[in-house]
Amino acid sequence: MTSAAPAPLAIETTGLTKRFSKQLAVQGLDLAVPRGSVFGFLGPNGSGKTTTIRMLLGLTRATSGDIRLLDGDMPGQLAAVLPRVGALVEGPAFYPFLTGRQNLHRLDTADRSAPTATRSERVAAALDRVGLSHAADKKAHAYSLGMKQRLGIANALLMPRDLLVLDEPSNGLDPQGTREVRSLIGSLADDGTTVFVSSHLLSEIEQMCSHAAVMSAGRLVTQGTLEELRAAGRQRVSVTTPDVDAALGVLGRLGLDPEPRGHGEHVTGVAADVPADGPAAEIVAKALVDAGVRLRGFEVAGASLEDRFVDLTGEGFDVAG
Ligand SMILES: Nc1ncnc2c1ncn2[C@@H]1O[C@H](COP(=O)(O)OP(=O)(O)OP(=O)(O)O)[C@@H](O)[C@H]1O
Repeated sequence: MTSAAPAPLAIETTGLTKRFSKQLAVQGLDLAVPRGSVFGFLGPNGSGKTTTIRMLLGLTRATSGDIRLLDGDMPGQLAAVLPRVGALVEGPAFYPFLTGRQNLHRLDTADRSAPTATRSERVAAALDRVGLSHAADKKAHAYSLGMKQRLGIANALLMPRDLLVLDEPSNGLDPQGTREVRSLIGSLADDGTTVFVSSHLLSEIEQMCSHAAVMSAGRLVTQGTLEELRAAGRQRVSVTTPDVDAALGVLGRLGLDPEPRGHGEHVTGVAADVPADGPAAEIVAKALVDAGVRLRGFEVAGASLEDRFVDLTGEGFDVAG
C-alpha cells in the first residue's frame, strides 16, 4: 500500500535487493518515502533494515534494483546527494578524551563540503539543537548513552539537511534517553526535514512517525500513513446493553456476525469483528441508537497497529518503549 496522495518522494526504491552469499537480506523492496514525512522503518531484528539503510547511503552496493535519494540516483549521484543527507548509522566513533564540541569539530573537518569559516558557529548550533550546549565542553567519555546518541545526531546536523537517516537511534538507551531522542526527532521534523528512522519498537514508531513501512524477513509487508495502516486492519466492536436481541439484529443487518457477550443469565451485551471494509464505528453506534438500543457502553478495540502488523507478518513486535 502506498500513500494515497502522490507526494514528491525523498526516498524511492524499486526492486531493491541485497544478497549475501547464501542469504537474501533484502528482497524486491519498493519503498516510497514522501518529503516532509517522519517515516518509520519498522521490523524485527534481522529483517533487513540496516542493510537497506546501508544501500540507501551508498555504504554497500545493491545486488539489484534502483534507488533515488532526493531525486538523485544512488550510488551514481552520491557525491551530489550525500551532502544533503545527515545520517546516524551504527553510531559515529567519538574520541572519549575529546569534548563533545571538539569531537564535532573533528568530524566537520573531515567533511569537504563543510565551510571552515562557519565551523565554530555550526558546531555550537548543532549542539544547541540537540540540547547538549551545557555539556559541550565535557569529555565524551562522561556522556550518557543518550547524550552520545544526541551527539551523533548533532554530527548529522552540522550542515543543513533535506533528509536525515537514523538507524535505531534509541537502541540501547534507557527510557529517559529514548524520550530525549524521540522528542528531538519530532522537533527536527517540525523544521520540514524528512526523517527516515528505523526501529524494532512499534511504540516508538507510533509515537513519532507520520508514515511507516514494515519489514519482515527481507520483504516489505506494508507502507503508508499511520492512519492508512490502522484503517486497513480489522476492529472489534463491543456493546454493553440490556437490549441484547435488538443489538444482535442491528449488527446482523449491518453485515456483521455478532455474538452475545457473557454467559447464561449474565449476558451483558454483544460483540462483533468489523473487517477493514466494514461499517465505521460511528455508523454502528448510530444504527444501534436509531434502533432504540440502550447503550451502557460502546468500545472499539483492536484498531492498534500491533494487531495489524501481527496479522501481516505473523510475528509479534516489541511494544515496550
Ligand atoms: N555482511 C553480511 N554478511 C552476511 N549476512 C549479513 C550481513 N549483514 C547482514 N546480514 C544478514 O542479513 C539479514 C538482515 O540483516 P540486517 O542487519 O539488515 O537486519 P536489521 O533489520 O537491521 O536487524 P538489526 O536490527 O538486528 O540490525 C540478517 O539475517 C543478517 O544476518
